[in-house]
Amino acid sequence: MRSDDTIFAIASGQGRSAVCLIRISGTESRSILEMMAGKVPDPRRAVVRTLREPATGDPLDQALVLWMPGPQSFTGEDQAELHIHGGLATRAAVLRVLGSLENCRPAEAGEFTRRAFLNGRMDLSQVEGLADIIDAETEAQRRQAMLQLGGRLGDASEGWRERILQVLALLEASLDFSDEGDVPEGLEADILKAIASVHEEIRKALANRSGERLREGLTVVLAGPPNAGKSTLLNALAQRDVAIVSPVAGTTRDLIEVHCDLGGLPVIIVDTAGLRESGDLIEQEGVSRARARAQDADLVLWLVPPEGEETQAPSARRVLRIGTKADLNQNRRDCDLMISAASGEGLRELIGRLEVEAGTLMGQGDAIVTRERHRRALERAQSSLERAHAMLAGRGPLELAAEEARLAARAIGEITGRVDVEDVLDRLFSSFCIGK
Ligand SMILES: Nc1nc2c(ncn2[C@@H]2O[C@H](COP(=O)(O)OP(=O)(O)OP(=O)(O)O)[C@@H](O)[C@H]2O)c(=O)[nH]1
Ligand SMILES: [K+]
Ligand SMILES: [Mg+2]
Repeated sequence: MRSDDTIFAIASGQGRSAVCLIRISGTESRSILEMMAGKVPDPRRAVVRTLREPATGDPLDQALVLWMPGPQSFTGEDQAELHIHGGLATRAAVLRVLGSLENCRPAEAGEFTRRAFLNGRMDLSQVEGLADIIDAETEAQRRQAMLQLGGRLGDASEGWRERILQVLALLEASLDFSDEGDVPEGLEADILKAIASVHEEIRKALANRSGERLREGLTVVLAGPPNAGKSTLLNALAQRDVAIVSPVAGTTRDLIEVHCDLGGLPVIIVDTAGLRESGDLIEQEGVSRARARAQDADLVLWLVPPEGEETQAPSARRVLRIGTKADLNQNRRDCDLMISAASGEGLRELIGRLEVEAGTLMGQGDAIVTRERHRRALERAQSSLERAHAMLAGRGPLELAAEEARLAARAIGEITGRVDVEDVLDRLFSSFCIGK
């Protein structure tokens, strides 16, 4: 793979469609347009052209063609777009011609965005925001991703990094100019204050975990004894027939997950095997999976049926007791809510409760930290800031305090990619789809 190749890819999804968008980026973009579409149109003006096979002049398709010269393009390079008809044969013919041209090859996953990053068109946190926009399934996820693409995390972390670099500059100046290797009196207090204030802002950002939850979705596990009505409730919430329902106790064995949109918030609802002692090996495995999933869940709905003896709810972060089959028996031991999937009673209230729970745990996209990667970088920065602070306050060696400040700035720099981060890049871009 050469980074100076001209790359091309379908950007509009696979399979037959009305229109298919082919993106081209790199130095050959202009000559490709000349060869296939005749005259190059004015920059950023869509024109209709007949695309032709360069060798024979045979027509390939009628297309809408765009010319977007760098550096004012998405990738920062010369780019062209061909909006062709989306028939499978038309796609194949145009891709075949592009692939046969010299220095021109299909793009790798995420390569357009990688070039945009390398050409300084966006920082790494914005790249992640872009990936999140493409993956966003709910309104709140979309909003959070837009804020990140707009640079909210990038701006915050660049601000912190700048302030740490100022601290570093002061420390190095002290190292150069003081004989005792000491920071001058008044300056030391200023430096300590600056470190403490950056540390406090990062601490607040880390304390808010709603950003990561919003990206990943809130997990709600349906648990209870066999025949409590778990699968029936899952089907009612999903509004389709996802899980098998039957009067046979022990029907569900595997975990069944459904992604729902509750008031714009992403919630993953998990149906599980009924909890009971069982001699059946497969059911035992189902029960242990159910317990494990309940333990990791953000919320467990513990379903209590009218019949049968009371079973112990699994240990979980948060549990709501839901009495099921309210149509059969209204008298139930202390439940948070009564529902009947048969009559529909209580379902609307339950969904309301779930929306409130989700809203409390996920906020409405006010978090800055949205990924484990950001969290780890900021935590490393925090440790370095704490060590730098302790060393200065305890009159430890200035060189070491300066080194810790440098490490803190570096850790924060990884968020936007303002430092050397090849390994981070490979992991990130390989998760992108081709054509992005
Ligand atoms: N009357 C009434 N019956 C219900 C209701 N909800 C579920 N049932 C019945 O209860 C039985 C068990 O329902 P399931 O949804 O399979 O129960 P489950 O908890 O998934 O059971 P397992 O997967 O075996 O643990 C089925 O016969 C359902 O039709 C309800 O609200 N009212
Ligand atoms: K059942
Ligand atoms: Mg079931």
